[in-house]
Amino acid sequence: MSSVKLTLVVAVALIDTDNRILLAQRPEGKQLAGLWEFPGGKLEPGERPEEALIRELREELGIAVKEPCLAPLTFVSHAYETFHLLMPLYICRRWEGFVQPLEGQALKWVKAQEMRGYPMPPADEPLIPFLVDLLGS
Ligand SMILES: Nc1nc2c([nH]c(=O)n2[C@H]2C[C@H](O)[C@@H](COP(=O)(O)OP(=O)(O)OP(=O)(O)O)O2)c(=O)[nH]1
Repeated sequence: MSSVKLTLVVAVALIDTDNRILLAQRPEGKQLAGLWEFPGGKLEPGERPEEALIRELREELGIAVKEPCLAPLTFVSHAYETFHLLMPLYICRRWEGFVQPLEGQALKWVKAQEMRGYPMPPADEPLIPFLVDLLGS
């Protein structure tokens, strides 16, 4: 049996009224820097996934999301070299406040079809055709 370090990260596809998806660029100095990702992050000890995501969205983007507005969409299971990422992806179309880059990260609203132009972490690659099917162009 192998011994893997399983990392649970919660992420969300925020969708605006034009059916565009919010991508955030990972800052310099971090692992996978410069790549475009879905907002989210790791759970803190004792947190439920939805609670963690609501916290991350408040801290990173300054928006308030209510738990019933987070719907499970799909997940990724990806073997990175040093850990195995398990990442539930939620979808959310409703929030309060305006999206702001509170951590200095670049943000971009993109159509699903345009996602190929924004290099993403390898784990996210399989999500692109899934979102294109779901949201169309
Ligand atoms: N938020 C998010 N993380 C992703 C995506 N795809 C993907 O591989 N990841 C990976 C990158 C990181 O290894 C991890 C997210 O961790 P994080 O952003 O909370 O933490 P971090 O890299 O700053 O790491 P750390 O300083 O807390 O150790 O999940 C994605 O679409 N969104």
